[in-house]
Amino acid sequence: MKVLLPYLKKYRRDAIISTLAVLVLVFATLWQPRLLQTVMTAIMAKDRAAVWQNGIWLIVLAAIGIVGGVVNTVYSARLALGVATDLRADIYRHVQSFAYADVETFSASNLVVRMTNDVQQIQGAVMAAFQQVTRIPLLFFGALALALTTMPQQWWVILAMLVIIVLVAVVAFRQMSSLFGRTQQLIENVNTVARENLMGIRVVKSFVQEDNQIKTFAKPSDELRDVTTRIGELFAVLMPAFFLTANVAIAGSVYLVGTQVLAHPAYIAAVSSFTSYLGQILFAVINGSFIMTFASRAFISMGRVREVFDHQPSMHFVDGPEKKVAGDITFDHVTFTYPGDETPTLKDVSFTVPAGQMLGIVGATGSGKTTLAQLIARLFDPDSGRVLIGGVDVRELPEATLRDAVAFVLQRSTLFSGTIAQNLRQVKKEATAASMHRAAEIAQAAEFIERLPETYDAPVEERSANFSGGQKQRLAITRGVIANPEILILDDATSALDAKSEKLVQEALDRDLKHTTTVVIAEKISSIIRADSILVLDGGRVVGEGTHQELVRDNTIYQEIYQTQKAKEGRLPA
Ligand SMILES: Nc1ncnc2c1ncn2[C@@H]1O[C@H](COP(=O)(O)OP(=O)(O)OP(=O)(O)O)[C@@H](O)[C@H]1O
Repeated sequence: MKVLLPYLKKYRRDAIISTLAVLVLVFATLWQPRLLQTVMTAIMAKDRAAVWQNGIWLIVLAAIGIVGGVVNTVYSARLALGVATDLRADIYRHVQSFAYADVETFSASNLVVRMTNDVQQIQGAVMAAFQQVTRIPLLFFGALALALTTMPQQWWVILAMLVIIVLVAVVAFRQMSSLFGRTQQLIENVNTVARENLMGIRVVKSFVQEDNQIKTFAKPSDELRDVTTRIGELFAVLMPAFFLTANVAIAGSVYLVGTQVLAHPAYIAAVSSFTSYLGQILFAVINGSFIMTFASRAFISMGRVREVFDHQPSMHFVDGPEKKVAGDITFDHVTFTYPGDETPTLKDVSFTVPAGQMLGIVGATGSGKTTLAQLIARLFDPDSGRVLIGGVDVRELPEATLRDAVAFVLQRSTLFSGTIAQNLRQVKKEATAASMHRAAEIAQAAEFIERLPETYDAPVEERSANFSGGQKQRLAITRGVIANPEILILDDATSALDAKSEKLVQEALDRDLKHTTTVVIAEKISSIIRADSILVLDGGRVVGEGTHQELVRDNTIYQEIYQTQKAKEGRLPA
């Protein structure tokens, strides 16, 4: 609840109006049966003037009640919507401050569910709270008091009705709460299966996995149907049970009054008011039970949102003016362990790359190549040792300086939906047509971009689905080079390019980004053969460093990789 208070404070005005409207609504609701009783008494006394006067008041009161209800609904909705919007924006902002490792701790899809589904639950609960939390106790105790003052001798009818209704409500809503919890879990499961299937639709189609996928989807989906049906069945029994109890109580009161009406004619008017109050008590109990079920779900969501806010970014950047750094890279006895892992992924790694040179990194899969590159971009901090750029420890660089200095192009880089130009301007705000063309030329992307009718304003669809694998990689390289970074990391970033295009990209990088230090991680030796220096990684350790010629001569692991690829491709130079 504490998590919501600051948000509620901002909408104090809406909260006050909505609460005042509830007071008006409750007053109108409670007073109507009393006025009806007065009208009936006047009818029996044949007092026309009193019938008219009280009848008009009855209509006015009903109208006031309607206005109160509408105002309360409108302001509760505004308040809930405002709180949800601010909350979602703040979660999003807080998540933006997370380090890469923090996002991994939660997982991206889990954070999305917290920002959407959980916030929606909270929105619903805030609205319900401002509609019902004041209304229910006021209505319950008000109706109870008025029912008792109207016909005090019938107290035991009220008590019997309450005992039965509360018992039924407790039993039914207990069951429903656990079923609602299960529904939430199953909705998540259905979403996960559907998302995985649709995102991997190519694999599904190419391995003819449709039938298996349908079966996998059917399991949570069928269970969701069963649980929802069970909730429906409980409701189907619950509502008639409530109304039956109330109607039996009403019928009982009418019968009892009927036996005494000759002695007490005023009972006829009183009984109509009494039965209305019984209805209001019933309404309060049912709504109270609903609110409690609703609140228990919302409390779970609030807890999940709170977890996000309580999670402090595991990495901080120093403040300071943005400055230029030189492009030389030094790893000084760096050891790194992924959060939650026992053994280090990088062990005592040391090397230096002078500015403007090209470093190749090779090694078996899982040997730590990507991890090493991630430390240059400071996606993680080492356990011990230092990573220096331009002679400065990356932990001492302001974030903007580091992001400007290092461009990281991945094998599967994400392009954002929008246009090509928008993607490029995310890296270089003031990118001109000429600078976009130059970057695209380096990445061998200009040729296909400039053939598109909208050229650089061509749309990029969600997950860049309207481009081929090779085109996506060229666009990602274009984005990587557009701001002339001091350091360019290409992590398997040319794997989808044919040998000729890859060679053209490398030549363009050599020619046009002479001062940029390039770190190339590649499966293929041909991609790094011209590097000024090559690191050979094995099990997180540097087991070789030198030029291609030196490593072919002296390094057994490099020789093995080289010989295997040579045998396969038969065209690698010696
Ligand atoms: N985010 C992560 N959390 C925990 N362990 C990880 C994470 N990323 C990678 N690893 C582990 O660290 C080791 C090195 O992974 P890394 O991706 O650096 O290897 P790589 O040499 O780049 O492999 P590949 O050539 O297959 O891309 C692997 O054992 C991997 O399972």
